[in-house]
Amino acid sequence: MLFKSLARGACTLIGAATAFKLAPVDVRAQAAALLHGAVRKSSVVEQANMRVELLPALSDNYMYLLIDVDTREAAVVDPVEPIKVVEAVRKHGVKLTTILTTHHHWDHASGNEKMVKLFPGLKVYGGDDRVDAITKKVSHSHSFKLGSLGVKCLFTPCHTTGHICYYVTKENSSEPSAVFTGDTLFVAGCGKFFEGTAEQMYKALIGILGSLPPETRVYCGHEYTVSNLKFARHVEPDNEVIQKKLEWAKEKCSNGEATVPSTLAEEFTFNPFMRVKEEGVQKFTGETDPIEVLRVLRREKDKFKKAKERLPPHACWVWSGGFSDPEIQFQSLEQGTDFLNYQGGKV
Ligand SMILES: C[C@@H](O)C(=O)SC[C@H](NC(=O)CC[C@H](N)C(=O)O)C(=O)NCC(=O)O
Repeated sequence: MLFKSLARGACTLIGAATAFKLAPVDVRAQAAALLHGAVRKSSVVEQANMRVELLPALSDNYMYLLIDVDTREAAVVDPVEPIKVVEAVRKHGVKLTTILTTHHHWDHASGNEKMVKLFPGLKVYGGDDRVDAITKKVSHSHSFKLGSLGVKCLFTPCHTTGHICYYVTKENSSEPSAVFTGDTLFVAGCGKFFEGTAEQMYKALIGILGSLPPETRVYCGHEYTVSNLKFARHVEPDNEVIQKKLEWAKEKCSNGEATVPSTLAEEFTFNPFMRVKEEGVQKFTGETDPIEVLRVLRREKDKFKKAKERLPPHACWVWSGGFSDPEIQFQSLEQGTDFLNYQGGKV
């Protein structure tokens, strides 16, 4: 009798997980948000020349609506949930002309086809032929205008071989510029090296992004700040800036608020991947060459278990033979990806 009820329960859970994976992306996102326990709020960063609306997507992604205030022309970064983009475009009363795709991964580029159908004639920028619906393949330093704003493409391969960050400026403005960093630079972290090397990520983070004006605002692809800062604290336990930022980030996330944007100047104070020349970080890694420091940091972050970060108990209800890590069960559930492909970064 017990075996029968367990088997029935398992079938129910497998059925639920299968139904979840087959559900539309917005349904999966809402379910993931419920599992997460906090509905993430959108927010607007207002400057005289550019307005950026942060649009939370899926369970921990960000899309961005970038608006040129002077001409009301707009671009959207990584529109994985098109319906939310349509709502924001209507709310702001802007003309959407452009998609800026940071990289080809499903959770960033899979909304492009639907967007082009909803907004015929959209220009779709990307640095990789794998980017869905791409119309303009770009490379490093390729620049173009979005209304009166300047957009410069920064080629930052490593997370993927075709990753592009977008640097946005306003000529003769005293206000901060913006950089959309996708899965290359996160607040207090960096992307996994799915398709590149520590040498490439060092060039991306320190050589390219790190050389932008320090006040540049950083808009990244995911809300990972709390887990990134827990690793940063593991690397530099005596760094009080990290401690304070972690408490701030926990408070923000508990209220469903974004921890984005940060600035490049701030990243140099708490992001271990930007602090590879700092003594404390080098001591943690046992290396002094900045690239070797970065290599060890990435390896340690990939192994790092968020000891105190427990997923909501119900988030681990997915039964699936072979999955050992509840976090991975949760990820593959929320992202609808196949665990085996996800592990290999093939998505
Ligand atoms: C395949 C596509 O979904 C991604 O590359 S997502 C970016 C990737 N995220 C993870 O591996 C999940 C991390 C976990 N959920 C967390 O909260 O940290 C990534 O590059 N992560 C960077 C990292 O340091 O984990």
